[in-house]
This record gives sequence, structure tokens and C-alpha cells, in this order.
Amino acid sequence: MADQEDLHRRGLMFILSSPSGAGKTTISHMLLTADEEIKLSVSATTRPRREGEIDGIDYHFVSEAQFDEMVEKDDFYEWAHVFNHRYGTPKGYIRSGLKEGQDFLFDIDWQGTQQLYQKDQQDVVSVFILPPSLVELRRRLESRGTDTADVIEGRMDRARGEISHWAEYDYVVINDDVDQCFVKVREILHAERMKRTRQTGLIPFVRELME
Ligand SMILES: Nc1ncnc2c1ncn2[C@@H]1O[C@H](COP(=O)(O)OP(=O)(O)OP(=O)(O)O)[C@@H](O)[C@H]1O
Ligand SMILES: Nc1nc2c(ncn2[C@@H]2O[C@H](COP(=O)(O)O)[C@@H](O)[C@H]2O)c(=O)[nH]1
Repeated sequence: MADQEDLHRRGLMFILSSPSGAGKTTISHMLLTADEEIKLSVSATTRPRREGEIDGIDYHFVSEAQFDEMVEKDDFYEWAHVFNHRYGTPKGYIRSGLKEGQDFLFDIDWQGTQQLYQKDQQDVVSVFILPPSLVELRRRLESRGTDTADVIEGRMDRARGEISHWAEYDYVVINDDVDQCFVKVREILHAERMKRTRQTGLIPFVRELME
């Protein structure tokens, strides 16, 4: 007899990664608006807040000392240095949410993705978003208007290195047309939820059908 915990599907850790500026935050917002069953995993970061970003909604903006303390207390699922700042996924409510079947969306880089795979293979689904070209990537970073020219250069310098990790992901989608890209990402999420190995909640129902 399966115990109660086995009878509902565990939550998914649905990861979107891309080189900076390819559009994963845009796709994340579209997904969170369209799908009430997935929540954003809000990362902690030591980078300064951008105009329009809200503390606790987009990120938990913390000082270097606060981040150090969280590392010491083992409060992170994963954390990494990205663009001279530190970013991490607080364990917080995610761990209990996953157990209860809550799906979470992670907007994290390849380093964080590798760490989540090392901790938990079966609940992780990863999608890498590619820009249609590096010229378009630069155009998007510039048109976003949130970063200085130096920061944009730094992000372009790192883009090739980040793209080199694309083969470590389960799915790859090119973000040329944003609406089409969103539909593809949403289809991946829907299909992954229906995967037979996650449908443990159906076991009693199928048993009944077979009686
Ligand atoms: N398909 C698209 N066509 C044109 N512009 C796009 C497209 N997708 C996103 N953008 C725009 O490109 C800019 C960068 O997008 P976004 O901030 O979502 O990128 P990101 O990958 O999340 O970057 P970062 O890693 O720095 O947070 C934004 O101004 C966004 O509106
Ligand atoms: N490993 C992690 N990477 C993260 C996390 N939160 C965000 N990120 C990645 O950092 C870069 C830069 O983000 P930006 O908001 O400063 O443009 C981007 O690739 C994010 O995906 C995290 O918790 N862990």
C-alpha cells in the first residue's frame, strides 16, 4: 500500500535559463500570469535593485553580509556568482511546497541548474532559451534600458559561455517571436505535468478501473 505522500504528484522545479537578455524574465512573467498552478521561486541577490523591481516580488535584495549569513546557515538550495554579484535560491517555503505538489518556476543560470540536478533529478525540468542571434541579444539588452554600457558589454562577453551549456538542458527553445516562444514553453510544462512517472495520484483510480 502506497503511503499518503506518494498519492499526489510532487511539485515540479521548472527551470528557465538563457544568456542575459534572451527573454526568460519576459517568458516567466507570461507563464506566471497564464498559469495559476505555478509560483515563482524568488531568488535572493546582492545586485542592486533595477527601476521597477520590487523587493520580495522580483528578488529578495540583500546585503553581502546577509547573503554570507544565509550561506553559513545553509539556507540556499543553490547559489552562484553571476556578473560580479551573488544569486541564490532560498529553501524557505519551496521545500514544503514541492512536497505538497506545488510547481515552482526558477529563473536561474546554468550553475544553479547543475546544483538543482545534483540534489533532485526527478522533479527538475529545465528549458534553455536561445536568442535568434547575438546581434538581437545586444539589441534587447540595450532596448531594455536597465543596464549601463559596461554592464551590457559584460553580459555580452558571458553570453557565448552561457550558451555553451545548452546541451545540459532537457529542452531548448529559440525566442524569436515572444508569443510563439511562450506557447512552446507552456506546452513543455503541460506535457511534463502529465508524464506517467509523475502521475502517482492516479494509481488508486487505475487500480479501480482494472478491478
Ligand atoms: N521575442 C522578443 N522579441 C523582442 N524583444 C524581446 C523578446 N523577448 C524579450 N524581449 C525584450 O528583451 C529584453 C530582455 O528581456 P528579459 O529581461 O526578459 O531577458 P532575461 O533573459 O530575463 O535577461 P536577464 O537574465 O538579464 O534577467 C526586454 O526588454 C524584453 O522586453
Ligand atoms: N544560480 C542562480 N542564478 C540566478 C538566480 N537568480 C537569478 N539568476 C540568474 O542571474 C542572471 C542575472 O540576472 P539579472 O536579474 O541580474 O539580470 C540570470 O541569468 C538569472 O537567471 C539564482 O537564484 N541562482
